[in-house]
Amino acid sequence: MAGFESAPRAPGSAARRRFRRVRARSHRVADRPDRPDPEDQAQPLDPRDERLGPGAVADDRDRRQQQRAADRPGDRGAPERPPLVADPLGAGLRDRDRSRPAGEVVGEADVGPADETGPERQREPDVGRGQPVRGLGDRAPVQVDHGRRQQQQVADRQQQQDDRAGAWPAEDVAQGQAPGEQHPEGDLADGDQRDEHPPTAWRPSGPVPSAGGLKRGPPNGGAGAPAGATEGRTAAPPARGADRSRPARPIRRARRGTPSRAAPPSILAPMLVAIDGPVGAGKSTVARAVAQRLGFTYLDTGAMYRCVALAAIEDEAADHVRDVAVLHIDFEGDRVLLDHSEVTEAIRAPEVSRRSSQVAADPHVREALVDRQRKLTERGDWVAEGRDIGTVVRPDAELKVFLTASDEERAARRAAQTGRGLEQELADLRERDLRDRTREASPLRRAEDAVELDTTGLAFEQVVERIAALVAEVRQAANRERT
Ligand SMILES: Nc1ncnc2c1ncn2[C@@H]1O[C@H](COP(=O)(O)OP(=O)(O)OP(=O)(O)O)[C@@H](O)[C@H]1O
Ligand SMILES: Nc1ccn([C@H]2C[C@H](O)[C@@H](COP(=O)(O)O)O2)c(=O)n1
Repeated sequence: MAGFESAPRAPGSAARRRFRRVRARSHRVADRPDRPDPEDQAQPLDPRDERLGPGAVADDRDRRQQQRAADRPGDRGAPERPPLVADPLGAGLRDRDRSRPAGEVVGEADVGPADETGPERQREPDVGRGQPVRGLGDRAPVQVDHGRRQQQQVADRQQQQDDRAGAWPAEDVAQGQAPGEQHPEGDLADGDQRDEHPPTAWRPSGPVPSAGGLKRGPPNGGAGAPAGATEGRTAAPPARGADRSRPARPIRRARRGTPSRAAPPSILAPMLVAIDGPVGAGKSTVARAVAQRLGFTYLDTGAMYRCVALAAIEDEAADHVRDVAVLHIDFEGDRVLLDHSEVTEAIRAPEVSRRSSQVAADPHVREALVDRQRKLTERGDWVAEGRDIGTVVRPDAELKVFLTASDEERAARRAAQTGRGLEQELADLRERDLRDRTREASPLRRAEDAVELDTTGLAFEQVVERIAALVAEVRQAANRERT
């Protein structure tokens, strides 16, 4: 996903010296023997395993390794969740406002004018402890390395799909058929050649990008088969890299003898699922699992703010100030890299959590991150989570979910995750929530057209299930509109 990259600078310049940094917590990536293997990365986090009881997770930084360990066979199963008390989706899907153009800011994103991003801006104190975090606008527009790589992967996949589609006779494509697809009155002459997909309703095309990196997809595409992908027909995988405004290709037939006119072709248009909500509502674990299940790419925007926060803390310790614009943030699978060093665990430290909600209130920090998040998600299928995805980053998202849970439940989840006391977690999350909800720049709020999903008392799997069902519903509605 995201990375900040510096504008070109002269070697040995004062700016370069100024930005030289000391990283206390992080290690060079190449020095990390404990780098998780791709198999581990492919496994969705199971929140139940993070509630394994006292001492299961001693420290915030250990939680991901412990999660991975807990994912291994033979580990303790999940405690039973209380039964569902109410249908959190009672309101169902609301009418979507499709009149808004992509990327339009409908929230309160306060992107300062250019003249506020110069030296004056650099002297402004950070919202939190008076530590300056330089405005991102005082350098050339930031770029995200991983974003470029990922977009390239997306484009490559799209090219492969295009190559396949290129062989399709125009008249078949116009009728929503794969080349040589059988008409109900005729049999296939070369069906074997077309049975390249298993008869599973739907599956992602090869590795599934996640959190910016490639992940293995579920073995059979998971149960989150998009609407319209009926048995015996294999839908074209989500058109990764496709322009969101471009209609996706028609489905390909998977089985000999399946009548193609019995049902109108299902079309899988590129889709963005926006998941917003307060601290500990389950956004990242749920978003990751939904993305993996559907073969979408997962974007953890909170990690980007956390990287900025970590950089600010490090700068404080090293008694220098880095320009946020020269920070380099990368995602490799589930790993987060800051200036090429792994910070996956470091950015989860309580101190960084607190600081991240402070730097996130800086409009200039937001401006650069939001811009990047928009660019990243403009092509392909995404599950993006944060605080302002549905309101500011992508108000045009096809599906918006606002995840909530009671303060007490969220604190309990966090306590199980970190091993810290419930009261401490409760106080911390309330403090962060308050700051996130009351800041001037893009405060946390539910988009009007978001589906609110109260996860109090819901098991993680139920939440994932609900969102996958909503995705299917949205796709069904989109297909109905088209046909
Ligand atoms: N439905 C659920 N039931 C129980 N635990 C859950 C559920 N969803 C998530 N969790 C657990 O709650 C904890 C917090 O979840 P997560 O980190 O995904 O929240 P978040 O909304 O992303 O929080 P933050 O905004 O602070 O990053 C994790 O340990 C996660 O495994
Ligand atoms: N889109 C986003 C994502 C995150 N933030 C802020 C708010 C949080 O306090 C902080 C860390 O996020 P988390 O990893 O806990 O989801 O970053 C935001 O303002 N906008």
